[in-house]
Parts: sequence; structure tokens; C-alpha cells
Amino acid sequence: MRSKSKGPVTLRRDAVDEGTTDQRLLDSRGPSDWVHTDPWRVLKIQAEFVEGFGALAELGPAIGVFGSARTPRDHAFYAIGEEVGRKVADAGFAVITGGGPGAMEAANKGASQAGGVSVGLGIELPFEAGLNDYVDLGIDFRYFFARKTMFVKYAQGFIVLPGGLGTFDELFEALTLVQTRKVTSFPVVLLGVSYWQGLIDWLRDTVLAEGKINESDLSMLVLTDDVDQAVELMVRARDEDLPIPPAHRAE
Ligand SMILES: C/C(=C\CNc1ncnc2c1ncn2[C@@H]1O[C@H](COP(=O)(O)O)[C@@H](O)[C@H]1O)CO
Repeated sequence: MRSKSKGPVTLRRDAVDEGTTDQRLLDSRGPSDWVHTDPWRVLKIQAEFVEGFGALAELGPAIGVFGSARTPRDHAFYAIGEEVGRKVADAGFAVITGGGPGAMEAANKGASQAGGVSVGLGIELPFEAGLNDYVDLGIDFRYFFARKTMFVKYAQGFIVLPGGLGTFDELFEALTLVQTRKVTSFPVVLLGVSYWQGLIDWLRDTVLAEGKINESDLSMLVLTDDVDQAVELMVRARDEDLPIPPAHRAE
């Protein structure tokens, strides 16, 4: 009687199939179009989560720093980004950025040169930029949503430098997750009063006034030019588990 075992499964008579699982795995002659299908993509997505969680699980307290990929190295906000990275690292946090150029590079530079943990969560883009030179622990993601999960899972607060669409996306993702209680509250500081004031005014005078957000949503945001104040807020939230003090909230 023909009989075959496949793991816990026993096959007999006509149920017996040809070859072994290993043979099928190692055979390169079959169709390969399945690598372009969604089930295969799901496995790649899973792999990104596994790699990300594996690399960051033991990171310790960390602050996410967002900001424009286009901030030139000779711009004042590049220097401020370096100061943020350095002071956040000096306060005992790892710095997590998008790993790209501009404000991200500045924050990674400050953190790395201060001897801190400088993390970059890069993203595959059509215009290849690669991880900046100051990323000491880098992970490259294919999928934006997997990468964004890493920011909110491993950062305990966010400092947001002036930026464009990518920065807005990351900022509003963080705010939405707090608003919908998908994450417990964390401090969010907008650094650069003159850059961000217009957004705060619009949020208060239009969005809040029209009842599209609550006062508590707006009060999640702290607006300042003072890097020390931004870092102090992160430290207080970590050490004292304090809610954001009302005096620091955006007017
Ligand atoms: C524009 C150029 C490269 C872009 N490279 C990026 N690498 C990593 N992360 C990026 C990149 N661009 C955007 N991001 C993410 O969005 C935020 C900045 O976006 P913005 O539109 O510039 O504000 C940033 O925090 C990243 O996480 C070539 O110079």
C-alpha cells in the first residue's frame, strides 16, 4: 500500500502526492508570478513588523523627531535640529527620526555626536536618498504604515521641527492616535513659533470653532522656540508621568 507522512498528516493510496515539500521548495522551474500577489506582500509586511519590533524592542525611552527632508545644512533649523538631537540624547533618550536628509539628519547628527542612540527609520522612495550618515541603528521600510507603527510604538514623545507634507502626516497621525485613545497621551512639541503659529491659529479659530476638534485635542500641542523647554517636557513626562502642564499648551 502506498503511504506517506507529511508532518502530522498521513496520506495513503491515491491521496499520496508526488515529491516532497522540500523538492517543491527547491524547484525553480515552477511559476513565479505569485511573488507579485497580495498574499506574498502580506508576508513581506509581516517581515517588516518582525524586523522592526526585533530591532527596537530593547531601545529604551525614545523621542521621535520629525521635520523637513529639505532643511538645508546651513539653515538655522538644521542647527536647531542638531541641538534637539544632542539635548534629547543627553537627557537619556534615544532619538528616532525618519533617517533621511534635512531636519532628520540634523537630529541624528546631534544624537550620534553626543554619544546617544541615533535611530533612523528609513523609507523606500522613488527618489533614493538612503539613510543619513548619522544613523547608528537604521531600519529600511518598504511600507509607510509599518514604519509609522514603529514611531508611535517606540517613541514616548515627539518634537516636530518645521516641515511639509511628510511632517504633517506624522504629526497628525500621532495626534489622531491620542485623540482616539489608540495610544496613551504623549507630549507633542512644535518647535518654531513663527512657522507653526498659523497652523495653531487655524486649528483654534476654524477647526475648534467649527466643532471639528475639542479643546483637549488642541491642548495636546505645545508651541515653543525653546529646545530646553521641549526636552524638559519630555523628561517630565517620562520621570513624573505628568500630563502636559496647561502653562505650556499652545495659546
Ligand atoms: C526629499 C528627499 C528625500 C526624502 N527622504 C526621506 N527619507 C526619509 N524620510 C522621509 C523622507 N522624506 C520624507 N520623509 C518623512 O516625512 C517627514 C519629512 O517630510 P517633509 O515632507 O519633508 O516634511 C520626515 O519626518 C520623514 O519621516 C531628497 O532630499
